Amino acid sequence: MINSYPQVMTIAGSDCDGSAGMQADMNTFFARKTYGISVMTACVAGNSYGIHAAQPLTTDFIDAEFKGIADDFKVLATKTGMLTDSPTIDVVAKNYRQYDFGPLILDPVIITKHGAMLLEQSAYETLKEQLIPLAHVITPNFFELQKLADMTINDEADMLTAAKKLQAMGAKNVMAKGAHHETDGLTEVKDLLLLESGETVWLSAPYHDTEHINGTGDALSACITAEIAKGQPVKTAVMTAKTLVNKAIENELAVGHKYGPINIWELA
Ligand SMILES: Nc1ncnc2c1ncn2[C@@H]1O[C@H](COP(=O)(O)OP(=O)(O)O)[C@@H](O)[C@H]1O
Ligand SMILES: Cc1ncc(COP(=O)(O)OP(=O)(O)O)c(N)n1
Repeated sequence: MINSYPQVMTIAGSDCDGSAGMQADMNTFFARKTYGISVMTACVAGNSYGIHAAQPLTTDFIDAEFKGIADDFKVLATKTGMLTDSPTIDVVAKNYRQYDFGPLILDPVIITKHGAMLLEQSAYETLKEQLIPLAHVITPNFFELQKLADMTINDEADMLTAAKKLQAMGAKNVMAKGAHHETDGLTEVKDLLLLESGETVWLSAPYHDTEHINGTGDALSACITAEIAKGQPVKTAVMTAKTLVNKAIENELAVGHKYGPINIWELA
């Protein structure tokens, strides 16, 4: 018997410490029983203490990666990660329009939770114009939501307003991640899902006080991508991802000496 798994794709940067970026996406795809395909956009050098250098790949090379994949595979859903700059976003959007790579889960990576900037500021508008209109689901973290919606968020009403702004830009469904980093006395983390239908779902989960939370956003969006490729509706895919990522944060993993990865085995 020949086995077959849904093929899913990540368009992302490599993070050499394995905790985030393409490596977190591919680990998550594997854990969710999907076959991961990867278009690499950049390489990042670092470790559990932080990112020390970043090197984008050329747009010609990225183009060639897309062509190779399109000629050979049937991708059922795609996610994005680190896209570095406007030329990278342009080549990604061009290829995504040219080929059928399934629904796009846009993780609009701008900043890591330890402050490393992974998207040039001059590219924010390109992201809004080129990729947000293609997004089936967009998954901004709290900082990214404020930057893309161009507003300050003080409460849940503001979060909903910002999510609606992203929908007005063309994203069908918005999974907006709430504040948690450097927030004192937190007992729960609350994200917002604004569905295409207009339905809103607040996703609450226990807050875990740990340094091992690198790659949470990547794992979350990769998990959503895998579940959508398997045929789950957006709401189910997002709820599954939220539950599994929370479990992967709770059951800590000992890797690295500072800010470690989540426990990817809990995603299975
Ligand atoms: N310390 C934590 N405890 C529980 N959940 C967390 C914690 N940190 C992040 N999360 C959850 O992980 C998911 C990814 O969020 P976040 O870390 O904000 O994304 P990003 O990695 O893009 O910055 C969200 O569902 C968020 O609520
Ligand atoms: C190459 C690369 N490195 C780091 C990240 C950030 O991952 P993300 O899950 O969005 O954020 P943290 O939870 O690690 O802060 C990335 N997307 N790509």
